[in-house]
Amino acid sequence: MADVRAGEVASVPEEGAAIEVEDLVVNYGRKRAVDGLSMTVPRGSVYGFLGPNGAGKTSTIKTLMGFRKPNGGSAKVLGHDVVEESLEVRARVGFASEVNSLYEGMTVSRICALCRDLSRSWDQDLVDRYIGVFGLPADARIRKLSKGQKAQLQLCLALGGSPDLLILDEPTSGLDPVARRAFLKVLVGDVAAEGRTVFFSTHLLSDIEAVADTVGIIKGGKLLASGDLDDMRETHRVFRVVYADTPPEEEVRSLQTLPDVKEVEREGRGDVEAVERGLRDRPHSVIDVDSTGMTLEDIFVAYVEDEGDR
Ligand SMILES: Nc1ncnc2c1ncn2[C@@H]1O[C@H](COP(=O)(O)OP(=O)(O)OP(=O)(O)O)[C@@H](O)[C@H]1O
Repeated sequence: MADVRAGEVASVPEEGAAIEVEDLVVNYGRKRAVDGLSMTVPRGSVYGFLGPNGAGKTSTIKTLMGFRKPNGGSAKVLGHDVVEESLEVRARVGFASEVNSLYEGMTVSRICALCRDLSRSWDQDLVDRYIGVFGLPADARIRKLSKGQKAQLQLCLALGGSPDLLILDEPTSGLDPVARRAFLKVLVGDVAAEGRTVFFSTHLLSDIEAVADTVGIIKGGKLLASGDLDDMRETHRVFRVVYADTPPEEEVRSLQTLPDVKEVEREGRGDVEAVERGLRDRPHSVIDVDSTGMTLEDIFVAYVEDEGDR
């Protein structure tokens, strides 16, 4: 994780997390979209906010950006309360979402000029560089751009204000594989390497695998798991138990009752060493126990799949 660049913006507390969410609740009428979500996004991380459709990702992000008031709990972005200091949050965060409205009649260069006029700390060289990287036509009207080009333009505009934190809602949605790779390369190659924090939502595991170093898995408005991606892979393991003789059915069933075993035959999570000890200590002549790390896809499915889905 990269260090925070101290002292760049005097009023921003440099200590603490980039995003801190506690018991967040967001309702739409009687529909609860975010249900007591607590989460910490470390500074300098590339945090992938992963969840299936309808999990509550956009509702969380809207609340972080101050577009929606929470019905419960609290959230701080760069040390600023998202309700009390929403203008400060919006001024300091680079934001892009799939539904961001751009002024369709403007040209690319005109909208850059407009954003520059509105920004406290616009970096035109950086914007020009990324417009070049993406090959965006400066004189083209926005309505003539493809969906992917609009997403790329949004990223350029989000970066233009030199934010310490980028919040991106489904940034690669609608991009073809080549455009997606170029987009992610910019994110991780330049943005994250400069020590900026990137928080992006996605339902694409491949995006997380490509760039994230930290992940949070959300479903039904609740955070099911979060942490360093490598640690997660390390602590979520598939165990293979080899018996000398075919064990009776009750032995297989009783494996399921071991602490922290999620599912026999497929996956376990929790205290890996305790699981391994428990497996070795079986009454039926175990001669070997080995384990392999789960893929992120396995972990994701294990968390989001309901019992009834199996
Ligand atoms: N304006 C709204 N009115 C009513 N319900 C809503 C509204 N916006 C979202 N919801 C509901 O809240 C839940 C969470 O939606 P949200 O858009 O936050 O999920 P998401 O994880 O971003 O989903 P997706 O990946 O499909 O964009 C869903 O059940 C959705 O139907």
